[in-house]
Amino acid sequence: MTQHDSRVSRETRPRDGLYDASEDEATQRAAFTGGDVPVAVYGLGKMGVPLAAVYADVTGNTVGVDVDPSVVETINGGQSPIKREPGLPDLVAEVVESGALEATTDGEGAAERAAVHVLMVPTLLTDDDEPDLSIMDDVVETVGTGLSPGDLVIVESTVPPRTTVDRFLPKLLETSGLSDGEFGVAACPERTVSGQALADVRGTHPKVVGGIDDESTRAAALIYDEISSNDVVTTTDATTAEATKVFEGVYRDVNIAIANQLAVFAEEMDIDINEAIDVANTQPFCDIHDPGPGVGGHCIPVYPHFLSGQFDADASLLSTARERNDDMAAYTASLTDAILESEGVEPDEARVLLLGMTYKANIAELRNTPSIPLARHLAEMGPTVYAVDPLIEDWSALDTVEPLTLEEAHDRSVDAVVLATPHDEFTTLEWDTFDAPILDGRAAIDTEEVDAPVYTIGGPWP
Ligand SMILES: NC(=O)c1ccc[n+]([C@@H]2O[C@H](COP(=O)([O-])OP(=O)(O)OC[C@H]3O[C@@H](n4cnc5c(N)ncnc54)[C@H](O)[C@@H]3O)[C@@H](O)[C@H]2O)c1
Ligand SMILES: CC(=O)N[C@@H]1[C@@H](OP(=O)(O)OP(=O)(O)OC[C@H]2O[C@@H](n3ccc(=O)[nH]c3=O)[C@H](O)[C@@H]2O)O[C@H](CO)[C@@H](O)[C@@H]1O
Repeated sequence: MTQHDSRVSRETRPRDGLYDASEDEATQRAAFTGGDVPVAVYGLGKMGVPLAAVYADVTGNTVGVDVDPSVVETINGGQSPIKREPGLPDLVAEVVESGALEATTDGEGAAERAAVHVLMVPTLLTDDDEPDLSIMDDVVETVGTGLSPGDLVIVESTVPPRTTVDRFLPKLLETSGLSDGEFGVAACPERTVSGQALADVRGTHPKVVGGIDDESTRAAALIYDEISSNDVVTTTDATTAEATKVFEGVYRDVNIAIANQLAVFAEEMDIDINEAIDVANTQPFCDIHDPGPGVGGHCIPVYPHFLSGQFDADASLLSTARERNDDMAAYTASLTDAILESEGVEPDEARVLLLGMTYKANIAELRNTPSIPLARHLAEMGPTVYAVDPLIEDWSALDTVEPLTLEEAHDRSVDAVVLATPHDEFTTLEWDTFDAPILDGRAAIDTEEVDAPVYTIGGPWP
């Protein structure tokens, strides 16, 4: 029997939490893996589903909460709403079938029953690029209403440093009516990446764990020692744990900005910048990333805003890197324009085929994708823009392009092809059938196999 079989109010629920537990460590571990410590995972998205499935697999007693009834229904039907995640469909089917995982839209009910509360909802930006923590705030409030002494709240979502201690802890104290020290809170940021999320949750990287107090850190470390096969790295406090995740993302954004900055020297230097970067990277202390049409997704372009403007300290390096990366869509369009000019094609009469609209290869996510501004800049220059992306079903956000299937694209006459996102479906393309120059935005094409001119960002200028 799981705890979901009976609704037990928090007044009557036995104290089953790990925070400040009186049992010895072995007994606590056995209670966690034996299903005596009910878990609730809030947010069943790209990262929440693999996380909830692994929690269920380890504990046998996990409830997943989502506001979207279709997500809940899909999971309770034994299916994963998240596609293209190796191993996830089988694991979801298995843990739902065994009763280890159940999904619900009833957040308050789940909060009442759970002793470990794992928050995995999105952290977004407002239209003014300010951190938008409104979804987190709602969930923290829900968790607070069901919090009992001994419970542990785990913040897996990426948040601006100091959020757990300055924003979530006071809200939890207020909504729960409990006192400081009666429950634990820890920041344990998710380091997963789409396409390998299950493996990542299970321990591709060391797990970072930092509590608001030593007991929170201890309890969270015990949990992740069971969830992850990798090391658990404990930090001095929750803020340090939050900061590590934001720093990882900021490092990537600034590093890509360096690559993009160098790429725009290509025309004047008259060298292949990519070759120079590759050779520079043979020095072990040099790890310049790859230039491209921009940086998308809801992580890397978002996290710099979790620092810039949130503290008094000057963060102009981060803002400049953001601008550099955002400018790459316009730069890629100008490169396309130069290619058309070199072919003697008037922009107004040109037809450009754009391949790949999502932010990253093989990931069905349009958020912050550079392909949208790229398509807009291309259209503003004059050409008709055709676009192909086998991962997209809903094209309503892409009004500057004419969507085509790959088959239809082959039948169109085009003046240039721009590869923005190299999905697997494109790797077997007969590039020469387009009979047009190609701008390979991600340096993904084997040029040995193609007769048509192939240009890259940072490569020799047309
Ligand atoms: N996607 C990644 O590659 C990745 C990797 C590491 C960390 N993160 C971080 O993980 C967090 C979640 O990202 P994601 O990619 O899983 O998001 P997502 O957009 O894929 O999914 C979020 C889910 O939360 C649900 N939700 C929204 N409001 C809710 C509420 N009030 N209560 C319960 N559920 C609610 C949505 O319906 C959706 O199913 C973010 O903070 C992100 O920065 C993401
Ligand atoms: C290092 C890493 O894996 N970090 C991950 C990142 O995952 P992600 O899914 O956002 O993917 P990235 O690979 O970082 O790409 C982002 C964008 O940058 C473009 N890009 C990339 C490399 C490059 O050299 N030049 C580029 O231009 C790329 O095309 C895309 O648009 O954030 C997650 C959430 O926090 C992390 O958990 C996760 O670790």
